[in-house]
Amino acid sequence: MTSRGKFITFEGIDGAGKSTHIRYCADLIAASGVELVSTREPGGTPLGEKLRELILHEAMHLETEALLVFASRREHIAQLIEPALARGAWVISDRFTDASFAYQGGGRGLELVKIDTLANWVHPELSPDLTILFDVPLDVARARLDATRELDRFEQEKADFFLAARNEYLRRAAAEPARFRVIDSSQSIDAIRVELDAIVAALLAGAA
Ligand SMILES: Nc1ncnc2c1ncn2[C@@H]1O[C@H](COP(=O)(O)OP(=O)(O)O)[C@@H](O)[C@H]1O
Ligand SMILES: Cc1cn([C@H]2C[C@H](O)[C@@H](COP(=O)(O)OP(=O)(O)O)O2)c(=O)[nH]c1=O
Repeated sequence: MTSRGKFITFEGIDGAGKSTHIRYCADLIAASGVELVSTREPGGTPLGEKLRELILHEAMHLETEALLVFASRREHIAQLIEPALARGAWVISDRFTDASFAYQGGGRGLELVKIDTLANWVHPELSPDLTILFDVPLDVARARLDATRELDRFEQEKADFFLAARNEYLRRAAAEPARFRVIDSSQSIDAIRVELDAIVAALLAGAA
């Protein structure tokens, strides 16, 4: 019988370097011969990508925002994540439910108990096997964003928002040390890759 694949999520405030390092980790895992599905949230399915457009660009009530990220997630799990894990593929997702706690909870101030309720409804059984948190001071993240791209509705938020999001990520990492690996993302890309090499090697060894 095929063993279930591993579910790995990447988290961090905008500009922490997730996208940069996901590609690197995806290549390492795929090179080992494991089938790998690389995806993102909000999004990951045709409907989820439409919801992503709304979430990132339309002003809306805070609870509408939370419901939409979980609606996108519900579809993502049903259409892509669960089928992939069940057939033995590994799934890497650029963000998952920790981002809802950090952004809707920490950043926007939605009661965490409401996010817990949605998480328990949408994926009572599913939790990442590993979450890599790219942790970076706000000014470093902001400088990287300003240098590179047009900012969406979240990226235009003020420092307080990102400080609260970062703190919520760190709080969650401290509460679940077995699931999280926290990377100091103010280091150089090469230094971070050395840490990622060790994390991925340990994961692949565990699955062998
Ligand atoms: N460790 C790093 N040192 C310097 N620049 C970085 C580092 N990590 C990422 N960058 C750059 O910062 C920008 C934002 O990175 P990105 O991976 O898109 O962040 P995220 O996906 O977390 O928002 C990109 O231009 C990227 O090349
Ligand atoms: C998954 C998720 C993302 N978000 C936000 C965080 C990000 O600012 C935004 C999009 O994430 P991301 O894909 O990291 O943005 P980019 O492609 O610009 O790097 O969505 C939430 O607010 N809640 C969530 O549950």
